[in-house]
Amino acid sequence: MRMERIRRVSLIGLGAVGTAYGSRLLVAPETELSVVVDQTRKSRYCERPVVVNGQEIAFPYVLPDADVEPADLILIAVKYDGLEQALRDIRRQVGPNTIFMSLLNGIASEDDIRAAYPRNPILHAVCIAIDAVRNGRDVTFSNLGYISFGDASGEQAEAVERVRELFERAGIGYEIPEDILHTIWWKFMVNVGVNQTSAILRAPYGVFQQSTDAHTVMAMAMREVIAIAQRLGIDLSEDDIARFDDVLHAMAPTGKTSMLQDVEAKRSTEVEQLAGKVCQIGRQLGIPTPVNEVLYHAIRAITSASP
Ligand SMILES: NC(=O)C1=CN([C@@H]2O[C@H](COP(=O)(O)OP(=O)(O)OC[C@H]3O[C@@H](n4cnc5c(N)ncnc54)[C@H](OP(=O)(O)O)[C@@H]3O)[C@@H](O)[C@H]2O)C=CC1
Ligand SMILES: CC(C)(CO)C(=O)C(=O)O
Repeated sequence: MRMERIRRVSLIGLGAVGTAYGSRLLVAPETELSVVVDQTRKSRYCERPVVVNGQEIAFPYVLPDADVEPADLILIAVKYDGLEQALRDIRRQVGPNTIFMSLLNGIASEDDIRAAYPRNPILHAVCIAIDAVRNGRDVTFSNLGYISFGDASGEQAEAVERVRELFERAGIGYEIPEDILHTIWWKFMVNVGVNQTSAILRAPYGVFQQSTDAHTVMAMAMREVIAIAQRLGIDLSEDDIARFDDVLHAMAPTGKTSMLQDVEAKRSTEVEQLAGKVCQIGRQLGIPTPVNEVLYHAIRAITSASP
C-alpha cells in the first residue's frame, strides 16, 4: 500500500523554535500549515506580526474551537509550563491517525501527550544545534540545526517514514537515530549542563568554548544525568559529553541557550524539568545530585519561581 503523505500540519507554540521550523513548513510544497492560538494571542500576533530574520511572516492562525479537518501531524513547541493548556487547545486538530511530535526539551512531554491522547502515534524528538533567539515576536536564527526523531515504541515505523518525507519536502534537517531514547537522554544531559550553567553565569556559548571553569561546571551537572541514566539502563557515558563539545564549538559564540534567554527576558524557566527532574529521579534511585541541587535553588533564586 502507498504511504499517505503528511499534508496538514498543526503547530502550537510560535516562539523561537516553533517560528523557526514553522517558517520552513509554511513554504513547503503540498503542505498546509495551521498555527493554533487562542483569541488573545491571535489579536496580539496580528497587531504585532512575527518577524523571522528581518522578514515579516503571515502565519495562518486557527482558533482552538474552529471546526477543522484533523491534522496529519501536530508539532508542539510551547514551553513545558504551557503544555497542559496546549494539549487542550489542539484537541480539535486530533484525529485517530494524527501523529504527535514534541520539540520540548526535557524527558516528560511525550508522557504528558500520551496521557492526553493515548491512542495516537507519538514520536520522540529533539532539536539539535538550532540557534534561534526570540525577542518579543522577532525571531532570528542562522542555523536551524536538525531534528533528531524516532519511534521509541517499535510500532510507529510508518509515522517515522511519513515525517521523514515531510522534512525532506520542507528542507528541515533531520536524523533518525537507532536509539531515540539515548538521544533524548543525551539532549536532556546537554540542557541540564549548558542551559542551567549559562543561566547562572549569564554566559553565551562563547564562554563555554573559552573558559575551562565554565565548561567544568557544565560537565559536573551533566555527570549526574549520566549516573541516573546508567541506573535506568540508558547507555550515556563521558563520551556523550565529548559529543556535545563538537556541537558546542560549532555554535555562534554570541548564541544563548533558551534558559539564558528566558532569564534575560524575565520569563519563567524550565528548571523544574531540568535540575528539578534530575533531583527527583536521583532521590527515587538513591543517587546523590548535589550539583543539580545547587543549580535548582540558584536558578529559582534569580527568577520569579522563588516566592
Ligand atoms: N530556544 C531554543 O534555542 C531552543 C528551545 N528548545 C525547547 O523548545 C521548547 C520551546 O522553546 P522556545 O521556542 O525557546 O520557547 P518560547 O518561549 O520562545 O516559545 C513558546 C511559545 O509558545 C507559545 N504558547 C504557549 N502556550 C500556548 C498555547 N496554549 N497556544 C498557543 N501558543 C502557546 C507562547 O506564546 P506567547 O509568546 O504568546 O506567550 C510562546 O510564543 C522548550 O521546551 C525549549 O526548551 C529546544 C531547543 C532550542
Ligand atoms: C541545545 C540547546 C542549548 C541549543 O539548541 C538547547 O536545546 C536550548 O537552548 O534549549
